[in-house]
Amino acid sequence: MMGYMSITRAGCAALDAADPISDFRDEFVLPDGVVYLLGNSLGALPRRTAAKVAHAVTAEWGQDLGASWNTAGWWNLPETTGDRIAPLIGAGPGEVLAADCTSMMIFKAVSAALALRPGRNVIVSDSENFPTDQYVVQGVAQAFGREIREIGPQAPLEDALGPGVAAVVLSHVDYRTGAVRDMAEVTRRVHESGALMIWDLCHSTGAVLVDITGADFAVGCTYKYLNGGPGAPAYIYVAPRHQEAARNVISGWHGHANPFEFEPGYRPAPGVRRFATGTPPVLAYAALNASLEIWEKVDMRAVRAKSVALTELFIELTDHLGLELASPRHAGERGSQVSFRHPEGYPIMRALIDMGVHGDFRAPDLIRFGFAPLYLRYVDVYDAANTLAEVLSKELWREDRYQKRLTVT
Ligand SMILES: Cc1ncc(COP(=O)(O)O)c(C=O)c1O
Ligand SMILES: Nc1c(O)cccc1C(=O)C[C@H](N)C(=O)O
Repeated sequence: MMGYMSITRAGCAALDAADPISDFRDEFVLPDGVVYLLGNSLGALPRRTAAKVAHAVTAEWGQDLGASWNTAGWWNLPETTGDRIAPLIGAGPGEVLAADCTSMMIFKAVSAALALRPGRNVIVSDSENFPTDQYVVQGVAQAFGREIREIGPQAPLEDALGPGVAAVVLSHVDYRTGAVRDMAEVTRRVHESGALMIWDLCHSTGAVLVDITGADFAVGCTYKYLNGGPGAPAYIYVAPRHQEAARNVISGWHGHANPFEFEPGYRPAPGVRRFATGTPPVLAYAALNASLEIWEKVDMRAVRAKSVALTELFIELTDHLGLELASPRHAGERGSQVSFRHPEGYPIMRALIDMGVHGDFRAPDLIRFGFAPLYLRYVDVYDAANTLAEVLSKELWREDRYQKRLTVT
């Protein structure tokens, strides 16, 4: 830590010049005048995506039509795309299936886990988790007559575990604060109690190092750090040891062992394919696979190292502004985001966005900044910190137009 006054824009430019992964920035479309610190919500558009999607539309759909299910590999997109995501979470081929949205995958994972632990009635859920995780767990509990035991700041994991617990659902990286859980240690404790562990990796994938081996199930989205585009398919990881016994309760024909026999009875496909349900959104996979071409060339250790450096720099540059840091100060406990609490967080974020620094606001009082190492530069961090300082020192957020809440915050 250098002290913010000794950090200069030229110094940040020098860091960019020495950055081993700086070239990846050229892969992305980034509007002029914008510092995009929202890659933890919707990742930037890769340059190659438009052409890849256009090819899927004009050549595959337009010319080859229905033959493309075979000739363009449309039928197998959930597995082929899953296999490309797998290395980013420490998984192997045949362990990840890309489909649906995260919420659907949480439903599939939790209900599969319940069936693997008959006689155990409780699902442990985090009261601070992203709401869709909680809502889906509530839906599963209602549908299958199970009980939810919530953990949160007041109730540590140990207190919640016990012989009645079938499954534990937690996020690896907290969406509000970016706090990272110790995946191996939590998984170990959950297994010791006889329950199964389901991780939500939405804020981890492409942001932090993940070694999912050991866990039972994991889910994640691909539209954040992986740049798959709005509505990009989510994914599910199913540990190889569960793949024969695990059942997909939304047992559609795309997960059938022999779908083109059109049998009246459901028989699950072998392996992770059984977690498919219905027709995949082929054009969305085209966009996701364009970005995964980029991710195939990425060394996640370099991404993590740069992510740590970017968030450290941002904290260093903003520490004197009087904001309350909501993210862990220790980089090892922090994902690729920095959040602050401020009672006027909403208008502050609106003013920032107006000035070209895009982050977001999470009720009741959090402003969040995501740092996507593939396309962010150190000078962007410097500029964003200066803009934040200006918004606060000139109290620009007081303008009336920043008070009105938009639908999506
Ligand atoms: C932790 C977490 N889980 C799930 C989701 C979203 O789920 P879905 O892809 O179903 O919208 C998000 C963000 O949108 C998230 O942050
Ligand atoms: N998935 C999103 C959406 O469908 C609309 C708006 C934002 C999102 C997000 O990804 C939000 C994000 N998961 C969060 O951490 O708040």
